[in-house]
Amino acid sequence: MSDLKVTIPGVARSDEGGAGVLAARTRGSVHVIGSGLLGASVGLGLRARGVEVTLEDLSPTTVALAADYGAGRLRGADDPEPALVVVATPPDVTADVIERALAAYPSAVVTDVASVKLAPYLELRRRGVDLTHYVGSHPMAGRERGGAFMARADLFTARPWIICRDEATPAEALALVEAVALDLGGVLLEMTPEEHDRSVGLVSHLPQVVSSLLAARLVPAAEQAIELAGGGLRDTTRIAASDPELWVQILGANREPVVELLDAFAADLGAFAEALRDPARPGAKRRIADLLAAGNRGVSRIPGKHGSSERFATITVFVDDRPGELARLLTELGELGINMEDLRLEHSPGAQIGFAEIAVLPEVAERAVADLVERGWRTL
Ligand SMILES: NC(=O)c1ccc[n+]([C@@H]2O[C@H](COP(=O)([O-])OP(=O)(O)OC[C@H]3O[C@@H](n4cnc5c(N)ncnc54)[C@H](O)[C@@H]3O)[C@@H](O)[C@H]2O)c1
Ligand SMILES: O=C(O)C(=O)C[C@]1(C(=O)O)C=C[C@@H](O)C=C1
Repeated sequence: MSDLKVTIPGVARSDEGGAGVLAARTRGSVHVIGSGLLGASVGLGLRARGVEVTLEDLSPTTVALAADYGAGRLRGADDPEPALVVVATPPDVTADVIERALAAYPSAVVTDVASVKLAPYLELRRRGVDLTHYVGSHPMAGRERGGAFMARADLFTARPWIICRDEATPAEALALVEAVALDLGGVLLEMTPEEHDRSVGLVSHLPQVVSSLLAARLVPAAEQAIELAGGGLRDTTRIAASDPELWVQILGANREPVVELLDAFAADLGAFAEALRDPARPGAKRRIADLLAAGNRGVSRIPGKHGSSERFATITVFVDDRPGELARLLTELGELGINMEDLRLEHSPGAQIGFAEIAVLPEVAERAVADLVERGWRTL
């Protein structure tokens, strides 16, 4: 795997934009094709930065809803070409829509947010499409339900945003896609499409299958058992509520890495069941403990997994439940030169306050707290 370049978002502030409006890095207007969860979230986030956004969708209802929620406006016949087109359609039509966007807006840069990067790229190459103005991308942020109704302006805040470019990508095209990702609060990472698909196979696609199959075990279960469900089951099954149609496309487009991962996982399950079948057998208890301990080591590697990361220290800052407060905190962290490794937000139900749990390198945690307190922030 190549060296990954990582950029943590800083937030620029504009005095011209009026109170609470943050200056955008994005130059020019952005046209979003596919105005569901991802597309409308991109629109909402960019509109909050004052970027002009136009919207398109196969479904007139979806595009109207996205516009009603404030994600942008419909494109007019006289609108000039956008600077950037964001394709946020389902994976199986992504290559078609990218090809059409490149033809319809020849001076624009085109990006997409599909969950798989290799299949659309290879398909476009196979068709001989000139990809000079195309830069693939994928924000590692989403929700288990799609649709404009579920969109959120802060969906991408502090989430990894992978960019797949090649040697032919012009610097200006790359800069524009990066500007949008940073304006939306994403943390930039560069990968090849192959590296991307292998990586998300492990951290996104395998978990989806495991979660779905686990939740499927509940279907025939007795009501009395289901009633006992607690945090453990909830934590491991949230994404089982995801849209099967979207996931058939994602998994189908990344089948090789996923099947390999599933075979390895099935072997682990088999080994576990074998050891548990006769725990009195010499070595069986150790086998079970080893497999569970490997899980401890694995979970501690998940960046920002609350309370379990050994790499980072967490500082907790009180954030008033007012528009712009979180952005102000992120701006000030940037000004203080503190890199935010992860961010988790907690809201106290009914209280006008939230808590931002910010993961930072342990060596800067003390200074970060002192500097924030000096600037008037309250910390735990
Ligand atoms: N849902 C997630 O958590 C998530 C996260 C990251 C990336 N993605 C990727 O983002 C993309 C969109 O996913 P979503 O969750 O927003 O789905 P969604 O169903 O909420 O939105 C997709 C929209 O695209 C529209 N559409 C379909 N074909 C179209 C076409 N040819 N032209 C114009 N519009 C068209 C649909 O009408 C729909 O409104 C997918 O490629 C998905 O892999 C999803
Ligand atoms: O958190 C969720 O609900 C998601 O579905 C997010 C998630 C993920 O697996 O992390 C799912 C698929 C996308 O391609 C990117 C992000």
